[in-house]
Amino acid sequence: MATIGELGEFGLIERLTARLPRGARVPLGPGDDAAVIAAPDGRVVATTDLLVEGRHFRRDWSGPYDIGRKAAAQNLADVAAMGARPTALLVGFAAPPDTGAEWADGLYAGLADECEAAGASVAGGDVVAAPEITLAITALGDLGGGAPLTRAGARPGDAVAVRGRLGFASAGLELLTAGRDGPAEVIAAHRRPEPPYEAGPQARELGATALLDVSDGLLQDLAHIAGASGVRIDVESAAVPVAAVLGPDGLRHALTGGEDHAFAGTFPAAAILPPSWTRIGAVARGTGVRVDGRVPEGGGWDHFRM
Ligand SMILES: Nc1ncnc2c1ncn2[C@@H]1O[C@H](COP(=O)(O)OP(=O)(O)OP(=O)(O)O)[C@@H](O)[C@H]1O
Ligand SMILES: Cc1ncc(C[n+]2csc(CCOP(=O)(O)O)c2C)c(N)n1
Ligand SMILES: [Mg+2]
Ligand SMILES: [Mg+2]
Ligand SMILES: [Mg+2]
Repeated sequence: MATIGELGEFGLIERLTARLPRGARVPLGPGDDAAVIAAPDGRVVATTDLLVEGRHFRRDWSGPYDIGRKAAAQNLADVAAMGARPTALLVGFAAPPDTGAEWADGLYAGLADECEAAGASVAGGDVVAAPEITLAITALGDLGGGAPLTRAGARPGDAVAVRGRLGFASAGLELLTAGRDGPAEVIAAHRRPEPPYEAGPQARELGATALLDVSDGLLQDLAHIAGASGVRIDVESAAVPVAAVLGPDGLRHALTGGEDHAFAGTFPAAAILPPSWTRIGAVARGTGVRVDGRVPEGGGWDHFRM
């Protein structure tokens, strides 16, 4: 089996890009100095997130395919969180030369499949040698002529609602860290989030006033909406969806666990939300986030405070 070092930079690029499906929104994909992405809206949503081996994933916990799915999902979810539809990814891929070519193939199969699930494709990227695997991904998206759904539009009186899994990836990470066995569903959720991408454009159609994806923890992320909007967010813990499979610490995982990339938004109080959304609280005058009337103790991911 070849390593990517044996393939060389250009052999690796050729191998990885030859297997990528051609994107409908990408008139010119990998192969030139830059890609060309169709932007019928005239405005482009752009976002970037890094994934670093040992920090975001471990190769002994996750296979290349799931790491690819997760890396794409983390970025595609940010596009959806603006109320937009993802169109393309640009993938910066750093890896040690002794990485197996099949590992890189698996990574790219995961990236391509997650893109397909979100309606996007890989339009280009870069490869370099480095001591650890790092993925620096940029995702682009299309607002379809609508206004972006920011973090800044929540108003007192709005309802707060979520769509997607909460606490699964966190519960899975805890099991893997402790070396304990547990529900396969929960461990799989750490390896591969399943953001309901449709929730972004859907939230906009439902009249959402603010939206984000939950990457660092529900309460910590809601605090970003509170801060940007100049409001207080009151969460009712009994209303937060806590799956039984999360075990006795389910509520903690749901409130403080990140990486499931659920969507959390605020909506006018009178909005009729479909059953895929769960109301978990309300927006009030003031600052910060409260749970059952109290300021929560923290929790949530901070890269420089872990
Ligand atoms: N190094 C940076 N330079 C410029 N802007 C940055 C930088 N890092 C973060 N930002 C900006 O700060 C904002 C918040 O970033 P953050 O990474 O917390 O959001 P996110 O990507 O939605 O969450 P997560 O990274 O947890 O998935 C974003 O608008 C992002 O573009
Ligand atoms: C090996 C390993 N250790 C810890 C974690 C947990 N973790 C890492 S980054 C992050 C927040 C989201 O990332 P970002 O803010 O960069 O988007 C979380 C919850 C993990 N996934 N893998
Ligand atoms: Mg980010
Ligand atoms: Mg985000
Ligand atoms: Mg973060």
